[in-house]
Order: sequence, then C-alpha cells, then structure tokens
Amino acid sequence: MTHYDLAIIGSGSGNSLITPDWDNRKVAVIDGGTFGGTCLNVGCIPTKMFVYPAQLAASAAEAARLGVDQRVEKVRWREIRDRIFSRIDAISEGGRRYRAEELENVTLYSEYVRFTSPHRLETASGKEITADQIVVAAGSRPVLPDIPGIGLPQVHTSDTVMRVDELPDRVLILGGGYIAAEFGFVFSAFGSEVTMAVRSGALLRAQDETVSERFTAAASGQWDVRLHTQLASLAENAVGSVRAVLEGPAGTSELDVDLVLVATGRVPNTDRLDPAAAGLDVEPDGRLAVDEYQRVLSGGQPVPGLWALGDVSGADQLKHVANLEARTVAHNLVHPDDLQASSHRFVPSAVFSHPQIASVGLTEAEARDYALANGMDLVMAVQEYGSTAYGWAMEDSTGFVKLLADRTTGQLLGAHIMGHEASMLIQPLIQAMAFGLDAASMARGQYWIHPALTEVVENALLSLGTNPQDTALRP
Ligand SMILES: Cc1cc2nc3c(=O)[nH]c(=O)nc-3n(C[C@H](O)[C@H](O)[C@H](O)COP(=O)(O)OP(=O)(O)OC[C@H]3O[C@@H](n4cnc5c(N)ncnc54)[C@H](O)[C@@H]3O)c2cc1C
Ligand SMILES: NC(=O)c1ccc[n+]([C@@H]2O[C@H](COP(=O)([O-])OP(=O)(O)OC[C@H]3O[C@@H](n4cnc5c(N)ncnc54)[C@H](O)[C@@H]3O)[C@@H](O)[C@H]2O)c1
Repeated sequence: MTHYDLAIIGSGSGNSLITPDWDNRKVAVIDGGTFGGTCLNVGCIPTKMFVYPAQLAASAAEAARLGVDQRVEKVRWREIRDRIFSRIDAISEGGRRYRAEELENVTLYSEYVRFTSPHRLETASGKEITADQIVVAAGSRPVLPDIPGIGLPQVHTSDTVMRVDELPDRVLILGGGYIAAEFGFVFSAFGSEVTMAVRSGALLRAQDETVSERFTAAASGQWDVRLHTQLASLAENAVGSVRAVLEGPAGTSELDVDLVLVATGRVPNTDRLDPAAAGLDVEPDGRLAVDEYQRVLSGGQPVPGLWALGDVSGADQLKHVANLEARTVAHNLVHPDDLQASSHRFVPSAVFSHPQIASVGLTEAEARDYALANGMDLVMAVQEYGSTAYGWAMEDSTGFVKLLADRTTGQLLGAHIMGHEASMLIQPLIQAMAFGLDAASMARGQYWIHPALTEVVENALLSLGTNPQDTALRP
C-alpha cells in the first residue's frame, strides 16, 4: 500500500490540479486510458481539427452562390487524420512522460482504479493506494444501445471514428445531438453520403426550439436526415459492408453503409469506480453527487478530502465546465478554510456543425416558464444575419441571433445564435449575462464596428426594446 497527499483519478481536467502548491508533496495520478483524457484525445480538439478542413471543403459550394467557382479536387483523409493525431498523440505522450518520469513527487499509475473505502483505492492489478485527498475526474464514456450487430467492426463511436483508415463512402449516424451534428457535417463536407437516423422529430432537441427547428432544416439540406426513425439491426452483408434495418414513418427499410457512427450520448464513469464501496451518493442519472464546492457527498453530507469534477459529476458534459470545476478544486484542496463554489450560471456551449450554433442561458420554453413563475414580462427578438450589411456580403439566408430578456430590467435570460462563427459572436452576450449588463446599455453604451457581423448582435439587442433611456456613448 502506498500513501499519498493527493490522488487524482483521471488525467483529463484532473491533470491541471497539480499546481506548484504540491511541489513538495506526494501526488498520484491514475488513468487507465490514454493520458490527457477525452477532450485532447477523442473529443473537442481532434473533432474541431476535422471540422476546420470540413469548413474549407464546404466553402466551395458557398462560393458558387457568390459567383466564385471552386472545386474540391480531393479530400486526403489519411493525411488529415495523420496530421491531427501526430500533433495530439505527441502532446498526450509528452504529458504522460512529464508526469511519469520528470517529477519526483508525482507517480503515474496507468491503470483503472476503484474505491474500496472513501480514502482507499485498488488498481486493476491489485495495488492499494491511500490518500489524504482524492479527486475523482474520471469523465464519461459513449453509450451503445442494445441493437443486434452493434459489435460489428464497422460500428464506431467518437472514440474510434476519427482514426479509421479510409474516408467511408456511405455513413449511417445514429443520434441527433452534438456528436451527430458535428460528424454529419464533417463526413458530408468531405464527400461521404451521410444518412442520419434520429428517434425524435428534430435534431439538437435540447437547444432552443427555433435553433432546433432551423438546424434540422439546414442539416436536411446537406445530408439525409431521417426523423422518427429507429435503428432496428445491423448485419454484415455479402460484400463486407453493413446492412442497417431502419424503422421509420414509412415502415421498414434497408440501407447499406460502410461505417456506422453511434452518437447516442455519454454516461459518467461513476459505476466503474464502485462508489457503493465508499458509500458515495450517486445521482439518478449516474453522476457522482457533489456540492457547490465540488465535495463528494455521502448520505447528503460532504466526505472530508473527497472531490469530483467534470463529466463524472457535472450536469454539463463540456470541457470549459470541467476546467472551471478543476480551478475550484485546485483552490479548495489547499484552502480548506476558504472554500470557493463553482458557478454554473450561464454555461455557454457551441455545436461546431454547419451552420454553427452557440447558446447561453434559457431556451424560449424555459424562459416562458421562468417568466410565468416570476411574474416577469418576457421580451424576445430574432435578428437575421441577412438583415445586416455583413449578412448581405455573405448572402446569408439561415443565420440568426435570438435573444430573450426581462423587459423591465433589460437583463438577458438567454441568447442563441445559429450561423457563421456563432461560437465567437456569442461571447459579448455571455459577458453581458455574467456581469449583469442590461441589453440597452450593451447596445448603446459602446461602439460596434461597422459593418462587422457583430452588428447583428447590436440590432438584436435594440430590437428587444427593453430600455427607453438613452444610454448612447457620450464624448
Ligand atoms: C467527440 C466529442 C467532442 C467534444 N467536443 C467538445 C467541445 O467542442 N467543447 C466542449 O466544451 N466539450 C466537448 N466535448 C466534451 C468534453 O470532451 C468533456 O466534457 C471533457 O473532456 C470532460 O473532461 P473530464 O476531465 O471530466 O474527463 P476526461 O477528459 O474524460 O478524463 C477522464 C479520464 O479518467 C480516466 N478514467 C476513467 N475511469 C477511470 C478509473 N476508474 N480509473 C482510472 N482512470 C479512469 C479516463 O481514462 C480518462 O482519461 C466533446 C466530447 C466528445 C466525446
Ligand atoms: N461542441 C461540443 O461542445 C460537443 C461536441 C460533442 C460532444 N459534446 C458533449 O458530449 C456529449 C455527448 O454527445 P452525444 O452527441 O453523444 O450526446 P447528445 O446527448 O448530444 O445526443 C444524443 C442523441 O442520441 C439520441 N439517442 C439517445 N439514445 C438513443 C437510442 N437508443 N437510439 C437512438 N437515438 C438515441 C438522443 O435523442 C440525442 O439525439 C454531449 O452531450 C456534449 O455534452 C460536446
């Protein structure tokens, strides 16, 4: 048995916890998977490295509308893949080596662990680890629905799909969430024939209703979106590809594809940690229960010296949320008498598809409920990109900004953007919400560069009509 001052389960966001505060103390980092976790190896970073060249490929079709004829000659999948992963794998390996070999006070265990009591862990090979403080940053994993043929080698999740050797000619994507939307775009922009089987009547159903509705329409123009459609089975066919049986509104149909991407959500890795052995509370959806200080709970009470962060305990499976929680834990580990809470107000997110989507705060349905419950006068504005000069330059007909606000105070309740660079365009709105800036002051209390696309945000704020006072810039 080896005792540590700090043991961290998970080398994703958990890896950032080893601040200089721990220089002279014994630390264990434990990760049974690839060093660096999901975002670096199989998540945010490689996906966006595929999305960017996909945007370049898609821009040829856009350019034609504006009188510029371009052609995508070829997408060199293997070259793109190898460029992406030669960079990523080197970062992962460099991080692993640094932790494993270059820090005297840090020990890296490259295996899975589980709890045997609140401060005792057992590794897969039977090593015992105890620690004064343990941080669980064990992340989440993809869920595979129980469908005949789901174990075929042509069936992938986001964990494996980016490493395949060839760009598949025909892809079936199961699901209509983040991963489906991003990979649907990547594969279709690269030239694959994409079919998307979606259980419900719309893509991105967790988004604001206007976004979900308009994105479903935009996606349907790019690839074959089959709504109200279930995947019944998969089987290898005579020529080595996969025959999928789909059940949709028109009945049962068969589809031959070369690759199937399952994108049906992710579950926290809590179950694999044996939380019951340590008496830890687990939320109904499988997350490890924590309080606002990221302390793990047992019987509703915080367990001294036990913390969790990121996908294993958080409601939002997003890297910027895991990062914020890691900063909370890094502080709280060394300041037990001055605990900080994680703020989950106004958590933004973006879907890097085509069009891009970004959102923060309440959806329209949520805002209506909130306004009703709080006697609030809700105002809403939808401003099209195409109503601004930059939108004219782009001949844009799909992009829009939707804002929801309290008419009396002008405080924004929600912001939703679909279109070119939505993930960047939304940042001033996130800032306004985080710092309590009202819509009218935001619109008229600063300059907006003309004729930048940000004018669509300015105009959306003005359209809300929240504040009669003149808040114009004074010389
Ligand atoms: C395809 C994809 C794209 C994404 N894109 C974005 C994006 O654009 N923006 C965004 O904000 N978020 C994105 N996300 C989500 C983001 O990647 C996650 O929210 C984030 O990486 C979670 O970080 P974490 O530290 O909680 O867990 P992870 O980074 O997953 O780290 C957990 C680590 O714990 C290890 N582990 C698990 N169980 C054990 C155990 N029992 N013993 C030892 N080790 C264990 C795992 O091997 C893993 O390395 C994406 C996710 C996916 C899958
Ligand atoms: N840009 C980003 O920030 C980004 C990108 C990718 C992933 N992520 C994170 O990773 C998480 C996982 O992504 P995801 O797309 O797998 O999940 P998701 O929750 O976004 O979408 C899951 C989809 O699968 C459908 N579904 C669930 N079970 C099904 C079943 N049995 N049969 C058919 N359809 C089923 C759901 O209705 C939904 O459409 C996301 O929730 C997000 O937090 C973030």
